[in-house]
Amino acid sequence: MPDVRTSVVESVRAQLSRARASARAHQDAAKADLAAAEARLERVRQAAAQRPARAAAERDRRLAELDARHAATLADLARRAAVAGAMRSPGAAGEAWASWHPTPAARGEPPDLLRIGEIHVPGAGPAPALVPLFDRGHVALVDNVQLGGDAVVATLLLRALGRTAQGQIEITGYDPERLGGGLAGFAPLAPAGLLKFVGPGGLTPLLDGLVDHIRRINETVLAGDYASLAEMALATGRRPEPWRVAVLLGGDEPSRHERAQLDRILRTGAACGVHLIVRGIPVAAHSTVEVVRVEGDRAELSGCGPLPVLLDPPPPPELVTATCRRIADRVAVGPAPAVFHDLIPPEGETWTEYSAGGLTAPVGDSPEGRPVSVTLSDYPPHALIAGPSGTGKTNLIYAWMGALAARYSPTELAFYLLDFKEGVSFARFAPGRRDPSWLPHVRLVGVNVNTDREFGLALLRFLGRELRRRADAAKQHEVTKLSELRHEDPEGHWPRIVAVIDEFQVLLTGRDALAQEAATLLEDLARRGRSQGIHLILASQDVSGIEALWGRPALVAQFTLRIALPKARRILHEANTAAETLPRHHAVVNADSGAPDANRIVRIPAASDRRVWGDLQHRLWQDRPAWLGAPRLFDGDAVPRLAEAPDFVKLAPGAIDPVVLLGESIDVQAHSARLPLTRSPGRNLAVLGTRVDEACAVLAAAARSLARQHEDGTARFSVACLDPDAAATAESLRADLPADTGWYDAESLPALLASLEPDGSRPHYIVIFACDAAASRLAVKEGGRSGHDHLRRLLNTGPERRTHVLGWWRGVGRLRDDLGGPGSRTDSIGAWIALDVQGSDLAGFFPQQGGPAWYPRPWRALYFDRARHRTPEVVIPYGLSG
Ligand SMILES: Nc1ncnc2c1ncn2[C@@H]1O[C@H](COP(=O)(O)OP(=O)(O)OP(=O)(O)O)[C@@H](O)[C@H]1O
Repeated sequence: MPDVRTSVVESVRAQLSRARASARAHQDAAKADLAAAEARLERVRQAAAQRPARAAAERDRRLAELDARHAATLADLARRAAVAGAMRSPGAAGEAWASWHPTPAARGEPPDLLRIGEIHVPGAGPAPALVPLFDRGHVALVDNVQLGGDAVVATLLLRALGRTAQGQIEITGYDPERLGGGLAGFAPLAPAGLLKFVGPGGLTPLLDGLVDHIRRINETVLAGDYASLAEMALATGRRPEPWRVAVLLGGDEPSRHERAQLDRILRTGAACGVHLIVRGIPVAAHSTVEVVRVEGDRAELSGCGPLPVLLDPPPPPELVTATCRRIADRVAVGPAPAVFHDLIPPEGETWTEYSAGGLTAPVGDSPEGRPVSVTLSDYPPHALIAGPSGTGKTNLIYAWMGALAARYSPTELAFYLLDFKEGVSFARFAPGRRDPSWLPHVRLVGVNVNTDREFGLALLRFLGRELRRRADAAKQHEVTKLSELRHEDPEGHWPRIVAVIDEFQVLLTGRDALAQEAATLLEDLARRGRSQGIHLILASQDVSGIEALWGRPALVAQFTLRIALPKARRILHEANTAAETLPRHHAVVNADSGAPDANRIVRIPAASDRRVWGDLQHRLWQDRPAWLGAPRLFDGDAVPRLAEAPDFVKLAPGAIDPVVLLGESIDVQAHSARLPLTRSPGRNLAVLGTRVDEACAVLAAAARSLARQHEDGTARFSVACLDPDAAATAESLRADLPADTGWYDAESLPALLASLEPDGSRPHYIVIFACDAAASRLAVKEGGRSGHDHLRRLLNTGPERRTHVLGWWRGVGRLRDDLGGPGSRTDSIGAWIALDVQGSDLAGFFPQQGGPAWYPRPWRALYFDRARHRTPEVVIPYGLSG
């Protein structure tokens, strides 16, 4: 049993022991778990303890990053604000005083904002503090410290003056308490009318005046076409009205009426260029008002929020006065003229007008800046322009021509231009050596014609013929006017013709036949030209020009368009004194014969500059129609060349009756003066006078033109040179004539004359230089007959047998002697050309008593052909150089 018990005990013991061991193991495991948990807890605790510090570090890092980004953005914004600010206040609007000078905004460019100081943002660079004034609004100054406010007013005004063209800003000061308010230095503007002061009690009229002005601008200048002057300037490039700035410096509390007017100006003034700078008068808050609160040299601007502004120092007083003085001086000289470019339509609209009903184009603009057009048509048909020398007649003509030429194509308009002044003012419209372009509308330019009145007459005759041609064409189409003719004959070339004659009185002064004929032609053209599209523009600088017309009321009455330049006299109606007070570069345009009611004051743009005109001319020239040739340029100072003469170029062998070309006729088409050598008595030529070069030039041209009409061998030429001074010309002529040309001198000439027995089989031309030099030889008789006898026989009977003498005699008396003395017949000299010979000396060779009216002048000759001329014609010899 014990064993059993023992074994039981042992078994229990064993189980207890296992149980204990197991319990211990569990305990150990639990302990280990506890320790691990505690260790974890400790770690967690430790981690938890570290977290806030890290978060704070992270936060600090992020904050620092944000700060840096913010500072960079601020700096960038400030920099950009500075750049933008500088751009919005260019030149005089923002420049520091040390380097400041006026830089007016270009036409149409807005003057923009004005700088008064610098905005200082902590931690960033400064940016300009700008105030919107021009076309934007008004400035209200609120200040306690006197000095700061003055500086702002002076700064704003000087910058405003510097950004506008001379006279484009008018300032009015209202300073009842005589604060000065920064206006004192601007006093030099007052004499030029650019600065006015109104005294105490003047506020109401000042404000009323500004309100009226705003109303006028809205009604007559903007006229519903534009919302503001700024918009108008942008669209048209023109700013017809100056800005008006009223500086109101304190005073009594404004009345109700004044408040209402102030309010109107604040609301509507900026669109009309009316601006207020108000100080010491409370104004209602308005979006157009920039409030500047000044504290010493600091300020706050309503447009910049609370950002602090450091005000610029006031402009140095000497800078203010010097600037104002300069501006006043320039304004006293006169307002800025209109611009030529404004008269020219945009490129797409070039040559788009039709002239059937008339020609209309602007010549300038009105004082309000509106273009002023003038018309040439059936009414008014012709224009008279007058003004003392230098007042701008030529310039006005250029401006008018430019405006017309850009609107009407050469099919619609043709110009004929003549200038009796010395100089070459119209030459620019013809091709020149430096500039080959020409104005395509111009058909004729006459310059340096002051001594060649014949050229004026030639133009009038030409226009007279054109008038008849048009009238005939109209009759054929059973109409009476150009507009109807163009309708009936749409394919015809019927441009309106505008003939401009500067200093036309040269043509009419003098009591000679030429003046008489010119007046008659002018009268006819003026009367009938209106319906045939031929318009005359006559200009004159002196009263005598107008007076030359005044004796011809019928003529004057046709010139219903009158243009008077400053101080022009007798061109407008007697009671019309508008031209007397006209500023420089202005004109009175009056389409009703000068009646005072029809006055229009026009500002004429500068149009004389070659470059300005050149650009337009080149453009039009490039576009000229292919059929159009260059215009004829008649330059009274130039010597024409035979080789270039159209009539010489056309000569060819084979003519039945050869013609002699003597020189250039003074006419519109550059024809040559001609002497046909028919087989009839008297077809010889005598060149008369002592001027060797001219005589040689005439004879050489005559012989060369004949040679061009004969094949070699079909005509005989003999050249006799009896004056050593003519030898060079005679020899060079001989070289150009056929090889078998005979050469004679004083010795051999008598033998030649004696030997000639013309039979008419082929022409023979005997060219004798200084025929009279052989007189003593010719006087010698041989076989009962002298050389003179042979010469006379030849002169009398030669032409019928195709033998002609072309001789030069150095005086009329000498020719007379060669012909047989004072009582001898002269009809063997059928044609003569006189150089320095008085008209009365030619009496014996001229059908009318007393000889022709001829007053010799250099390089001009008087040509008379008994067979063809009723009156002699003036000829320009061709140059000796060919
Ligand atoms: N509207 C203008 N604007 C600017 N300059 C002008 C204007 N009109 C004329 N001028 C200048 O004045 C000067 C004289 O002008 P212009 O030759 O046209 O006068 P004019 O009356 O024809 O004189 P004259 O009879 O002596 O020839 C020129 O230098 C011209 O450039």
